[in-house]
Amino acid sequence: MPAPHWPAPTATTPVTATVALPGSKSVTNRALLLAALADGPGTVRRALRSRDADLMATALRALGTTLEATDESAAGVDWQVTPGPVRGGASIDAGLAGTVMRFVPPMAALADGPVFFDGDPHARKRPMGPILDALRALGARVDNDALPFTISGPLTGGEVTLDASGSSQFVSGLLLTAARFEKGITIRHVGPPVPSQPHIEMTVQMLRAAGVTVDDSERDVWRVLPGPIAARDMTVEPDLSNAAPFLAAALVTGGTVTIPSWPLHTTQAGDALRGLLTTMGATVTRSPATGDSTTPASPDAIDQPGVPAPSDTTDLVVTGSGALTGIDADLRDVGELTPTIAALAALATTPSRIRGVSHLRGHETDRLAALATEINRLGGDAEETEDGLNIRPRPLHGGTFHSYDDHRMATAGAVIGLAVPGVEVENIATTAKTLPEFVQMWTAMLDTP
Ligand SMILES: O=C(O)C1=C[C@@H](OP(=O)(O)O)[C@@H](O)[C@H](O)C1
Ligand SMILES: C=C(OP(=O)(O)O)C(=O)O
Repeated sequence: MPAPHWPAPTATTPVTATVALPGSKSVTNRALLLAALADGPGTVRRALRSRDADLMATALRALGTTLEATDESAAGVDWQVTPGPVRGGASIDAGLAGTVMRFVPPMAALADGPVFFDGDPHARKRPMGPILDALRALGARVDNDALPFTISGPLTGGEVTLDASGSSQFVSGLLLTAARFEKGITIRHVGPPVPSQPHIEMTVQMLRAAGVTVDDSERDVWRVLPGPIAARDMTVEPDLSNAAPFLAAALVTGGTVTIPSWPLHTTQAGDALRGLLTTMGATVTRSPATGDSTTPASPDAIDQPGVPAPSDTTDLVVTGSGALTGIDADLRDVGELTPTIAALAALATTPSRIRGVSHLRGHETDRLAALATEINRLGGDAEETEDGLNIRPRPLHGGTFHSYDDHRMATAGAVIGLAVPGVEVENIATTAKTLPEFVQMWTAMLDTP
């Protein structure tokens, strides 16, 4: 029997809360994979525990990596990771995780036998063609152009041209394992612009921190030299994209939300919230770190990407003025923020235009269609465009907000529910993809006196 819909709480007063976020999905899954490919045992501290992160851990174990949880708390899990020879014969469940379906196959092509990949029903619809073609061009055999597929090595590496306009993860996936290919890799992108550049920068920075030589000096070309990936001690930053719905609550209610341990320098897409929320009417400030329990404190972590030292973080404080204005924004680089920005736009007093995000049709669901449908179902005025959404002010009413098994759709429904009585989010449990504690954290935020 499906779980009952979740009655999204309506805020009756301005929220005033501090919300500590667990680790970044994107940093966690890169760190785990790099640790599994490294030249010795390493650690990944304060890693996210969520469906996507657990799928990555399970996939790496199936390929011969030993992962041992040495400490676990609300701040995350500390993994001791011991690489092993990459083992064939495995069956990998990618769930609906882009990071598993795009990052793990290049590693699987190093295995001593074939590796089978499948995922959720919708995962079979997510674009995979360009990365699977690239793996073929580099020497692997792959028997399909989407999930499910079986991949077999050996793979020698070398030069490859692909169209990564559908997902930056095609580039990141190849780069992460490339130092282990006999010839390394040269990737050339040809096609419309590659989205989510900060995520590629995250990949490049984390590789360099592990001693890998990466040349990204030419636009749309990435070169990785063959060589070892150094074993390290990494600490994961809080997930700034998952800060989005909580910070949005400050704007919707005219309140204040503080996120501790916000890195001063980061490649996370969520950092763009500072500018986006300011444009929509918020005041965004940084205040000295409170030294809360989520502040990464690993002394050898300084200057390593994904590893802010305590002095490299501040509290981020977002205060809503009560006024919520629309936005005209190109979100190509930060597409995963779109559902929250669209939810705010649906509550804004002036029109919004979101551009540059046609690749969102290949995310957990077709997010452009899903957002337009669900906002309009509540009486709103949202229209899909070729590469985004136009959203105009119109009073909303209660009703069911469908999540389409998409964590960020579910949290967008929660944001709208703050201002609109009677919103019920279908399948709120899908937030477990990256934030299993979402409902408790949302309730605690609203209950803070
Ligand atoms: O590499 C990553 O960790 C991610 C890259 C982006 O993918 P796309 O480039 O497919 O949007 C982003 O939207 C996704 O949530 C995480
Ligand atoms: C697009 C997203 O996820 P994935 O890593 O599955 O692509 C997302 O989290 O918004």
